[in-house]
Amino acid sequence: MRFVKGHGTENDFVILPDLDGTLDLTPEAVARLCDRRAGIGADGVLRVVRTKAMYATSVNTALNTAVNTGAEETHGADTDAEWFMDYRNADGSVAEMCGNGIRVFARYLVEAGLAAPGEWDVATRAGLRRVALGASGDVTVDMGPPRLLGQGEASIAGEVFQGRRVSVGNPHLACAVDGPVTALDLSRAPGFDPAVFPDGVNVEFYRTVGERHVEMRVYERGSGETRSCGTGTVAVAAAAAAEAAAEGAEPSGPARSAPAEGGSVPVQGGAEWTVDVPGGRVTVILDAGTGFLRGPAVLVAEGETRPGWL
Ligand SMILES: N[C@@H](CCC[C@H](N)C(=O)O)C(=O)O
Repeated sequence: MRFVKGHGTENDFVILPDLDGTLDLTPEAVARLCDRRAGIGADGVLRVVRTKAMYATSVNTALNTAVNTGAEETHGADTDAEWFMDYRNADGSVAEMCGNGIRVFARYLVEAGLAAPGEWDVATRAGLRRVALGASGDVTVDMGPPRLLGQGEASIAGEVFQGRRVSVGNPHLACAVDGPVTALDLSRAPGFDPAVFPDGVNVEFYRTVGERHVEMRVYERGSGETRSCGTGTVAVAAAAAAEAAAEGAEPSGPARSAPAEGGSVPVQGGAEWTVDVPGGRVTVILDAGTGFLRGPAVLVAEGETRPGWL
C-alpha cells in the first residue's frame, strides 16, 4: 500500500491514496498505521478518494451513513467536489472534519498532480470545505461558521474547567485558563459529561497572551494529546472572541477589522486571531458568516507498506 506522510503544525497524518475507493480500511488497520512504535506513526489517516467512488461501494456508503446521522450537513455523490477526505483518528474512529488534515490533503492533491493550485471544494463528512493554495506555502480553508452551543466543563485530576461548547463540524469544548497551558497535565484524557457530549469531544485549553492572540493545547477525541488541532484552533478563536465580546473588548456582532493579508483566498475582512499551538502557529479569521483557517501543510516522506504487514 502506497502512503505519504505529512503534517500541519505537527499534527501528523498518514495519507493513503485510494483514488477509486477500493481499499477496505478497517479501524484496526488505521490503528496499526498510526502506531508510533509498531507502525508508521500519526495522529490520523487521510484516505484520498474520489467523491463519486466514496458513494459507490457498500463499505464507503455504510461509513458515510453512520457518520452523517449526527452531522450538521450532508452531501451526496452529486457534489462537484472531485475529492473526498476520509479522515480517521489514530484509534481507528471516524471524525467529521480535520482542519489541519484538510490542508495537508489539499497540498498532497496539488503535489501529486491530482488538482491544480487555486480554489476548490473538498468533500468531508461535515460538508464541503473550500481550500485555497498556491504551488507552495500556506493553505487557507473556509471552515464554515463555528457554532457556539453554550457552556460545558472538563476536568483534569479533579480540577474543573469551565468552557464553551463549539461545533466546527466536529465537537469541541474550549476552556479558558489563567496560567500557562504548558502547566496542564494532558497525559490522560480530561473528564467530561458523556450526557453533554454523547459522541465524545475534543477538549482545548487556551490562554490569552495578547490582542487576538491565544496559546492552546488540545486533547483530541480518538487521538490523545496532539501538537495541534485545526478545528480546535477555530473553536478556541470563536470562544475567545465570545469571551472578549462578553467583556466588552470586541464587538459582539460580526467581527470587522482590516482585510486579512494573504491573497488568493475569499477572505473579505474579519477579525484575525493568532493561535499558538505546541507544533507552531496558525491564523484564524472570524468573518461575519464563517471562519477561515490558514497555516502550513508539509509533506515529508512517502513509501510502501510491506506486503502482508497490515
Ligand atoms: N486534528 C484535527 C481534528 C481531528 C478529528 C478529531 N480528533 C475528532 O475526533 O473530532 C484537526 O486538525 O482539526
